[in-house]
Amino acid sequence: MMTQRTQTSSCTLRYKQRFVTSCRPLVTLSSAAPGKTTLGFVGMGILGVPMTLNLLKAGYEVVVYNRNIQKTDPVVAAGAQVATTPRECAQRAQYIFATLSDPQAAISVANGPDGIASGISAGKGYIDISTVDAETSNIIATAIKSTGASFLEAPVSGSKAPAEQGKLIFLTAGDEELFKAVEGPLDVMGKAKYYLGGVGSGANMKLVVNMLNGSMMAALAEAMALADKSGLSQADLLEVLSLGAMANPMFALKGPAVVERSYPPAFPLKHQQKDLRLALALGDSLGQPLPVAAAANEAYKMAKAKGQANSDMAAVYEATQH
Ligand SMILES: NC(=O)C1=CN([C@@H]2O[C@H](COP(=O)(O)OP(=O)(O)OC[C@H]3O[C@@H](n4cnc5c(N)ncnc54)[C@H](OP(=O)(O)O)[C@@H]3O)[C@@H](O)[C@H]2O)C=CC1
Ligand SMILES: O=CC(=O)O
Repeated sequence: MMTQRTQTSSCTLRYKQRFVTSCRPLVTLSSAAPGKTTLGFVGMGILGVPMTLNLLKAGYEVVVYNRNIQKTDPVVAAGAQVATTPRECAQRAQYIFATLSDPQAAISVANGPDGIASGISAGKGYIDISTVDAETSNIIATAIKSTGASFLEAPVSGSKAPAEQGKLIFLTAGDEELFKAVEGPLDVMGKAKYYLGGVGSGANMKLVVNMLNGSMMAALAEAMALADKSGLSQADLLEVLSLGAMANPMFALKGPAVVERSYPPAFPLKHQQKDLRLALALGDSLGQPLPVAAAANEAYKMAKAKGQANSDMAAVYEATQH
């Protein structure tokens, strides 16, 4: 049986006091329950498909939209219905989730012609799971809330396997009543959920986490390149790391891909580079020096230039090879 451990951070309580009045919705939201609530899901990518499959398995009705309609096939086979535009998805569902590539895609789906904002209305909610910056999230929140609907940003920590296993970690912010209304679906898709406060807090937390993720992977790639150049076995290096204080699940997962130089995408390299780019912009805006992340970003840019954009992020190793 799927494990659904749920925790709410202690900072939730701190922020609750601060945002409870500013985020009061115009219309009371009802709790999303299987068999009673139609959910929408936009973006049938690496994350969107397994997340939707888990919602269907839990008994929710789900209406999906994807720009390339063929990518809806696996969820349609499991019982999902298809909308022809994000607007239709928002009209047919009460709570609409989306997981899209980047800020441009997220704004286009939410605010563009036939976008979510043109179909959503009071009593409904939009939950954007895409990893974007706080500015993008605020642009989307403004458009959604101008319709009377509610908005929650909910980027996730976790990759393809946690999405399949319902073990993602939600980093949410925005309308707290919407967070409460969609606790059921969030618990189906994740093992933990945090409500972090006003719009932007979830986006910033995700960027901080992924800045570290990207820097760690780039550092591992360099260590593995140096080991190899020194005539050492990369597999031996991974074993040594696994036994000491630097052991971590990410090295254990991505290290073998580097040894094999085989990078089937779980977290596409282009998305990791986008996250570093957005984290660096956040650092710039706050006057926070980020020299390690800046160097890591260059490594991902080099790997992209070597044709690895759609490979897994572990392909940053290719930037070390000349
Ligand atoms: N994969 C992972 O491990 C994780 C990813 N994330 C984040 O989640 C988000 C989604 O990731 P992932 O599922 O891997 O990404 P994918 O690249 O697999 O999927 C991206 C989705 O965005 C859609 N899309 C892109 N541009 C547009 C557009 N202009 N209009 C409409 N739809 C568009 C794609 O549609 P189409 O199929 O038509 O191209 C596709 O459905 C990203 O922000 C990523 O950074 C966060 C945590 C983990
Ligand atoms: O965003 C990627 C992840 O693994 O988390």
